Amino acid sequence: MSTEIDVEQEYVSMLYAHLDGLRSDTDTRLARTLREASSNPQAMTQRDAATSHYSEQLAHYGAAENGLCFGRLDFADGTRSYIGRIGLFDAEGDYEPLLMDWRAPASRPFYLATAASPDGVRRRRHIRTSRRRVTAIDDEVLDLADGHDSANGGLVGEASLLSALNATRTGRMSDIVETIQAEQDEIIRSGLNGVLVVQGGPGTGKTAVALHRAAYLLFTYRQQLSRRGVLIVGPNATFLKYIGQVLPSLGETGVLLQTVGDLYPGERGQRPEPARAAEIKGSVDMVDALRRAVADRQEVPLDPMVLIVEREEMVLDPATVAAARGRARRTRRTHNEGRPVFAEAIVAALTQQEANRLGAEFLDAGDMADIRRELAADDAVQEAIDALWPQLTPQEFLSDLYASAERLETALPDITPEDRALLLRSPRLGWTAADAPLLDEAAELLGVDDRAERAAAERRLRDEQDYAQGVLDILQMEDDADPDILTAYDLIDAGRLAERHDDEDHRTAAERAAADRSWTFGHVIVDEAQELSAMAWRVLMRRCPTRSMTLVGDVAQTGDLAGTDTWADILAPYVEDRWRLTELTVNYRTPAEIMAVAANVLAELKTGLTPPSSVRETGIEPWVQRVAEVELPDAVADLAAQDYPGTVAVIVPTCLVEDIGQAVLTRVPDAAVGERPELESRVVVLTVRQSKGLEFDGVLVVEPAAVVAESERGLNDLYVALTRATQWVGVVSAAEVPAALDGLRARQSG
Ligand SMILES: Nc1ncnc2c1ncn2[C@@H]1O[C@H](COP(=O)(O)OP(=O)(O)OP(=O)(O)O)[C@@H](O)[C@H]1O
Repeated sequence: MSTEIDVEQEYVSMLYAHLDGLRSDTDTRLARTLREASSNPQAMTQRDAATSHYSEQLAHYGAAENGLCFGRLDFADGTRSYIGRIGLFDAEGDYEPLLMDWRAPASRPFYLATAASPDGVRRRRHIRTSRRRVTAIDDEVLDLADGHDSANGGLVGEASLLSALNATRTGRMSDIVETIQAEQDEIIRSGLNGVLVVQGGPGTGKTAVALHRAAYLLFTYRQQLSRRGVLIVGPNATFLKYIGQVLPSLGETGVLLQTVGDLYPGERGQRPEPARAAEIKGSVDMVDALRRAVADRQEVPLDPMVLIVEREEMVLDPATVAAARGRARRTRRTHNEGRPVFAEAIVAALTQQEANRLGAEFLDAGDMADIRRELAADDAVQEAIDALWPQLTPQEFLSDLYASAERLETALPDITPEDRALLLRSPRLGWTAADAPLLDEAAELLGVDDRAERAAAERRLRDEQDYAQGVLDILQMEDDADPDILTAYDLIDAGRLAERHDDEDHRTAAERAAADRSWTFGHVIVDEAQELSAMAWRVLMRRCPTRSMTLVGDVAQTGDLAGTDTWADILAPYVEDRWRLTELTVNYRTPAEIMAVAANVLAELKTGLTPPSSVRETGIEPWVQRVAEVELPDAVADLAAQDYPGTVAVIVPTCLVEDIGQAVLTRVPDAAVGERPELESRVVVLTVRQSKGLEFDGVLVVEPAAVVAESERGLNDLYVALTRATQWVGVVSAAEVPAALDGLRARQSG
């Protein structure tokens, strides 16, 4: 007698056979396209488009291989449908759906239907598979006579969910399509327009929801979004690596993942710096500071400047320079765009000086023009202009600012000398994350004098048109043989053919966007959005003028001093109060025993936020082990070296990261320690900042009092550290533990 598993196995095998068929068809088409040789430009463009289309499709099918089908809905009217990672149709029959894409509207009841509101669903079945084999089935019957949300607290697919949550962690986040919960589904499928804020405590699935929302939006609004692309901003490179697999596993590769430090194209802001320095750089006061710093680069000399032009002395006096500067500033152009106006005024003044020397009455307009041209080309004149109003890149401008105590004082007169000293640095040092928004702001203020580039582009286009004309002429000669045949001329002219070449940029929207500061995205998603500074928000708002954005975060977890503790504050300057707030309330990561301790810390933070309720208990109470200060590193190393199942994070205050890291490495040589620790290692040593957004099976929190003391937001940091674990938490401490941890059970050493 065949079991239900056998029945499902048969169906699932049929789906895989279908998938294999699609793959091999696409493979054949791709191979055929690649073999096509053509010198015709139009055919070549088509060939390239077809190649990338087929390659994309193959990637899409490849991504669906694991867990192709994971659900089935049986409806009260006797029909049923299967839910999976992609949609499959019966091309031979009536184009009947064989498998519904999880993002399609028809799949919604799989995530939303409850006994109280079954939406026509009689039974929801979770089909668990390993490779292509069906391993288990979990059924929920929903049309019980007097439906009510049963004892499971409204969880959908509880058995599959708990099995996913109890699995040991690998250091890489996985997708949750099989077990998305109703409150998460609402957010994932929320409309594209406007700003949506998702506030949720630790482990409520904010990151998971943000990533699935990106996949959903790209599926539903593909036309709109594939051209402009979607940007996801995360807190640091380690985190981006941690989440990097999720979207490809959902078949989406066109999303740009960046940290704030990457936001300025071509630069990587990753050098560490003191928290206070980042706070100053993140403040909105930097907008005026940078304006002052730019104005400071438009100089008027205190004394007359003497220039040697053609062995003659010429003088640029302060009043002349001031007048030229006033003229350029009055145009209200950006610094670099205003420079030609300044230069022209200086050259005009020098021309007049020269004319006076030679005797103006003897010179006609032609002579004056010659003098002007010669002066404009003179090295000494150019040098003077460069010194008084230099052409500046954002990088040069910011490096010069950081390198000079005087410039910093002019730009930031209202902060303390100690704070200014924090910004002073050698131009050779690399950029920090907080510098990226300043580079972008500087680029706005400096502007680009792109006249030379535009002229070059026009020249290029003319050359391409000439070339295209040549191509068409040759085709025309060939076509001359038969006047009835439609010629290339009938279809396209040289201008359009050349433009088509120009469009022929085979990079994806994400790749082009990464290289282009003026790129605007179709949608922007920000994770850990509470951490972003006012200056970072300015960049993101410039990159997303339509304000189609999803911001996920938790204002109780803010660690950056430039971050926020209210959503309204960051959004008011851009959208006033026109934004939607949704909340996630269930913690899928942290077991109830740990959350109870973390909730004490949250209460001390006085945010007014309610701790999320955990879906699981593990029976393992968090513990504390007290040790003498000198023994702390070794005690932590001993604990980290124990044979726990799964991954362990050792979360330490920044002041101890070196010592503890060294001690752990001596006991666990393959532990991951350092700026960018490898999360797939079994033991990882991290600061709280590095652990943001991540999770591990077990967590050792070292010296919590120092975590709290280290920052104005130290309690928030402790809250983050305590909520990284999926199974157990231990605290190791030499000092008294903070009051919120008073109740922890003591663990005996040894
Ligand atoms: N519906 C779900 N099904 C299965 N796993 C889930 C579900 N929702 C969340 N999870 C899991 O719970 C864990 C926490 O999710 P996630 O990291 O997205 O939470 P978060 O709200 O971003 O947390 P934090 O603010 O603490 O960084 C992850 O392992 C995620 O895969």
